[in-house]
Amino acid sequence: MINPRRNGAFRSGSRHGSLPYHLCVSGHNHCSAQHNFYGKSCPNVEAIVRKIVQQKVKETFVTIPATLRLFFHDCFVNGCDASVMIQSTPNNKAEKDHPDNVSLAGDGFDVVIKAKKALDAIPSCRNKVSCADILALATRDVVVAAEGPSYPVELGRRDGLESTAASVHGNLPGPNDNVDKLNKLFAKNKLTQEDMIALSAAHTLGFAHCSKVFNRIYNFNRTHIIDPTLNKGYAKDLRLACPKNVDPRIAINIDPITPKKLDNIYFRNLQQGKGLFTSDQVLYTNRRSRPTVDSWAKNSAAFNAAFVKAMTKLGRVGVKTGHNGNIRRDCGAFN
Ligand code: HEM
Ligand SMILES: [Ca+2]
Ligand SMILES: [Ca+2]
Repeated sequence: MINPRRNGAFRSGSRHGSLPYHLCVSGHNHCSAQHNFYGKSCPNVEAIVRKIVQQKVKETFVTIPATLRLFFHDCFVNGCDASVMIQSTPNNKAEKDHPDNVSLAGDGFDVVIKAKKALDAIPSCRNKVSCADILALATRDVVVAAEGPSYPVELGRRDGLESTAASVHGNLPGPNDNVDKLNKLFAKNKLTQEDMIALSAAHTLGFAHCSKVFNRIYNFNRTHIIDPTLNKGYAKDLRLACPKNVDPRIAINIDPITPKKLDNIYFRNLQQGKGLFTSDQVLYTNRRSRPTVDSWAKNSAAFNAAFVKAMTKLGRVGVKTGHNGNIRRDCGAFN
């Protein structure tokens, strides 16, 4: 028998023989440990996290995109282990201070810290739930708050024991990446092109700083001032919202049509040349990814299913169990 507390529910292989965890399907018996990981120690963990998320979302919408992006940036650097939440110290420049992470909005960190505090106020839950699992649960809850699909969250991640700014380098995609580059980066994390396209639809929500799109609207290349794959009217709107000398703190909606809803409008935008980043628009201009964009643009149920599948796989990236991790007392500092 395995001791789930020690080995973690994510251990590949199990007493069910050689069945690897990634074959785990919600509702099947062999999954009960994963979805019920805190069943004995903290049975109400899901309800408590959900309540804190809902309160915080009511206070500020930014909680939604901030948490979703935080989860992505956590999982792609050292796995889903809350390494992104560690604060820098005089001896260690942590992940969150790498240039690719400095625009992570504080509300994502804050909602995890608040949920952790609420959990720690319950004696049986105190220091039992990892920050990585809290972030995974909060992410599902913000997806639901944005009217996206709900899904069961696998649990049992342990918190990472290191976080360095240097380790971020090369692991997160950039707004000017092409499909090949994106595929490579996602493949490193066992995610397919379909997963990559589904997860990119996170850009159906949230904000971006003007500096991230200046190249597309002011100095694209030698023959075009404006990126020709940009919709003409949308390019005009972007130039108005992002004048050359704009305050660098100004942020614009990534999805110009339904910025507060997690929906497949993202793909319809791409069909019309309204993808904000090059990395969004290339999913439509590249003939290998376009069929997927077209199919999800017209079928929101198919997109939802792909999004849930991809989020579940994202949540499995580099998961730590046993002595590879621990349960942090403070999500922002090592024990
Ligand atoms: C596919 C490659 C991706 C690239 C190149 C990319 C790049 C970016 C950039 C440049 C921003 C704007 C940051 C700023 O200016 O403040 C952003 C925002 C955002 N990204 Fe991505 N991203 C990618 C994939 C993802 C994925 C997979 C997710 C989540 C599953 C995600 C979630 C978000 C969210 C929600 C925001 C808005 C954040 C906010 O409003 O605070 N992104 N992304
Ligand atoms: Ca991490
Ligand atoms: Ca949307």
